[in-house]
Amino acid sequence: MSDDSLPSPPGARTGARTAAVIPAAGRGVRLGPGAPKALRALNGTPMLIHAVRAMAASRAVSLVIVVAPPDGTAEVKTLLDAHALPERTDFLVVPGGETRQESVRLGLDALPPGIDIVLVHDAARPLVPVDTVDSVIEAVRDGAPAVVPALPLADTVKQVEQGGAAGEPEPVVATPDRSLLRAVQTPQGFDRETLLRAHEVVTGNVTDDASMVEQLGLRVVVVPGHEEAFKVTRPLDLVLAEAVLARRRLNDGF
Ligand SMILES: Nc1ccn([C@@H]2O[C@H](COP(=O)(O)OP(=O)(O)OP(=O)(O)O)[C@@H](O)[C@H]2O)c(=O)n1
Ligand SMILES: C[C@](O)(CO)[C@H](O)COP(=O)(O)O
Repeated sequence: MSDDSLPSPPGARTGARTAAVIPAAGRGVRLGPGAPKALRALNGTPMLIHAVRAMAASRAVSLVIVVAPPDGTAEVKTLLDAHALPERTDFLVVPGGETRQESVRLGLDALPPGIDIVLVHDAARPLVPVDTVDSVIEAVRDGAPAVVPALPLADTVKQVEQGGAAGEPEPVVATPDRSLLRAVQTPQGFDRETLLRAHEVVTGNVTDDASMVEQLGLRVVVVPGHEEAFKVTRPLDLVLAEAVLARRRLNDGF
């Protein structure tokens, strides 16, 4: 993390306290039938616990707020109690809502005073490395109101015309210059007031929190993401996640 004895850039938030909100209330429809996605196991440990550990691994994060499946709050509290987590970090559990956006807002409602920086991190990205978490926090500390980790695209992307008959091929209308595009991950980091205002003001469907800040007309910046911060969305992602964990065990000598 940043050394607080170094000169700070203008607008820097020195001594800022950071909380992480983890939306974990989704069903995981694309993963297929079973328990809510965040409660499914990776190497025998619920995905949510991996995600909580990933946030708590940052020494800058003093509070983690888990937004649980609405009928799973008690189960999530029991899980947090049952797994080893850093003692320096506090944990809260709140019930989630119908959409990711609503779940994040319910998590933000539970923020106590004294928190200046908020991370929003998908439970579905359980393997994000701590260096990525820290670089997002660092960029917010240095004065950016909103920060997203992102990677360049490996595929060429086509824009298509929608609205054709089901099953019909979709006409391509454009091929955007992929060097200008980024695939965005979490944790996304925010100055607290900025994120609260975005969630108050912006309505309508959005797929991430940074786009709400963009709609306020504020600056959102990108820092390098990480391949291991991928989102567990479809069954093949579980295979990849297990492989990443196996490689980590090997590297750690377990
Ligand atoms: N009502 C919702 C919907 C999603 N999420 C969370 O938002 C993150 C990203 O969502 P996604 O990967 O799309 O998860 P699901 O909504 O569970 O997946 P699906 O769309 O396949 O059902 C996940 O950690 C998920 O638990 C949430 O907290 N509340
Ligand atoms: C927030 C996010 O993970 C950034 O890539 C993504 O937008 C979540 O999308 P989902 O459709 O809710 O999985």
